[in-house]
Amino acid sequence: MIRRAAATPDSPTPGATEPAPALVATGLTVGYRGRTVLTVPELVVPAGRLTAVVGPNGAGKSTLIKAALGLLPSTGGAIRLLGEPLARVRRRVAYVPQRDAVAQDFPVTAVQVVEMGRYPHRGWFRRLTREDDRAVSEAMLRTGVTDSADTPLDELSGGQRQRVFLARALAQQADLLVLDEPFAAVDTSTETRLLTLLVELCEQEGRSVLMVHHDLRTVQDHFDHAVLLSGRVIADGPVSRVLRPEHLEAAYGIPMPSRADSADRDAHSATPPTADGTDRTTEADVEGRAPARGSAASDPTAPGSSASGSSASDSSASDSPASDSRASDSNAPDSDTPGSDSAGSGPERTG
Ligand SMILES: Nc1ncnc2c1ncn2[C@@H]1O[C@H](COP(=O)(O)OP(=O)(O)OP(=O)(O)O)[C@@H](O)[C@H]1O
Repeated sequence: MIRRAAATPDSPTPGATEPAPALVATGLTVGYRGRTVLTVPELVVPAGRLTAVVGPNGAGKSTLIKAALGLLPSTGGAIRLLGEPLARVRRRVAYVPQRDAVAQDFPVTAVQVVEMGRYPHRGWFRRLTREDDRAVSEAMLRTGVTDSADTPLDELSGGQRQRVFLARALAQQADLLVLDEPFAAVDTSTETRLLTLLVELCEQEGRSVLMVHHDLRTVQDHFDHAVLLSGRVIADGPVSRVLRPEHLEAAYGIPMPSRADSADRDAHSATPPTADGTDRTTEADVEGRAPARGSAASDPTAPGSSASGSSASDSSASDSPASDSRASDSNAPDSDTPGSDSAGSGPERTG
């Protein structure tokens, strides 16, 4: 189990300056064609953490992310990213859309897609600098797609394509990465490798990752923080507190005993059994950071990995791989008219 050494929002280092939260939503309502599908009275996603957005199909996970990135207008409320309005932090926010939302047959090679991650820094028509080239190479290496650099996008497997889009987000060197189910179609070992990479981004580089993910086991094992949605925020905070039976049942509508037992155990006793029978978990462990980290090697380039990732650079990036990451909020992927009425009661703040 890897423990986070850095101070957490729950226990800041005395005298240290707290980074602005990755995301703050206040009084947010979002919907489509007059129907509100998500209501978020208040939500704070801390900086420097790996945060999962979880919930059943149709819970509003993608809607939250699109609203945060200005891809979908909200009918009410406000969102700040990294302490600023979206317009001020576009370069600092990278987006990897859902796999299905990306045009897979766009006539570009893998490296050309990754280079798009540099456009927010250089613009579309400026030549890439050595610094850009370095960022692109490093991103491809870290995601294990170097060997596919000159392969046309439509000749890559689904998992390889997703890795390419994740590389694009990395190349942008953004402070906040927003990922919508980036591991769909990714094999298990690659998922673990990429999760390890995301953990490194948070722990070693202080970046923030907000990621829609369905596998609650993975969330429990690798993530620091979670936001559980079901048309509203059911719970948000440290993972072990969010993935509790009552929250999961409220969100998914059915009892989820195994997950609940485990999460409940962490949240309440903070004394998971160890091999030698000793208790090494403290209350601080439960409060602050990732409960467990993957044990897989962090080198995603190892043979056999065939994962994925799709990304758009700027917060305004559309879901097309060739989309201009400088595009404005009006580049929403759809033109749905937001709804007006709200849903649900307030969230349980567990953090
Ligand atoms: N373009 C759209 N037009 C109209 N309604 C939409 C649109 N996109 C999503 N919705 C509706 O909004 C609600 C939330 O959808 P959203 O895609 O945010 O859910 P999700 O939690 O991401 O689901 P999933 O896990 O299936 O990806 C659903 O009821 C869905 O039908």
